[in-house]
Amino acid sequence: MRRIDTAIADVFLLEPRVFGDDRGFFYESWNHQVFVDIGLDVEFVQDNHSKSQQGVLRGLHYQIQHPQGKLVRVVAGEVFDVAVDLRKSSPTFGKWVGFLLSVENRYLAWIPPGFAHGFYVTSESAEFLYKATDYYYPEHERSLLWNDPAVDIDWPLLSEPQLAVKDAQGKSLAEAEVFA
Ligand SMILES: Cc1cn([C@H]2C[C@H](O)[C@@H](COP(=O)(O)OP(=O)(O)O[C@H]3O[C@@H](C)C(=O)[C@@H](O)[C@H]3O)O2)c(=O)[nH]c1=O
Repeated sequence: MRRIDTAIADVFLLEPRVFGDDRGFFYESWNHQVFVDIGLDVEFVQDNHSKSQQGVLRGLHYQIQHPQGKLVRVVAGEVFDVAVDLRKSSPTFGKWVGFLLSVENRYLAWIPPGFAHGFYVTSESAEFLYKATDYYYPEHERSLLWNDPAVDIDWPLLSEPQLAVKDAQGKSLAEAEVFA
């Protein structure tokens, strides 16, 4: 695994070593020791899988209690994936990073607890897999508004995105509950 740092210190990409042969390919998509070696001793408790069509934007989600760290990847298609730092005490509070995750680059992205997370589907459809360090608590889930000018995410939009009602009604950074 090669670690690729981003503009936010705690968010990074991992490029796995993919072994191809005439049968197909193999790679390790999660290895606890590798994470320990790069300084993160995390325990995952839930795996999720979603499929979305082109133009869908999911997010930006976080849990205000039981914040989740997420290890995300794409196994079909391509998405523009975004993390927003919601830790008030962080020097990068309110800042975002975005990267393309695709079946071609096979990047994994680490989104730490304390971040809002979302993605926009740029391919015809995309399948998105992620591991989470805490369970889903819908009562603690919050949605940060995807197009809040105060955050100013440069989404690679093809047209008006397709959103869930809860995400269309997301809260701006100024109104949102954030972390200490
Ligand atoms: C997230 C989640 C949803 N669900 C259910 C609730 C709902 O009926 C249905 C769809 O849920 P949502 O609309 O919240 O799915 P979705 O918009 O895909 O939510 C996800 O978005 C991305 C960006 C994230 O970062 C994730 O943590 C998660 O919040 O699935 C679970 O049962 N367990 C879960 O962990």
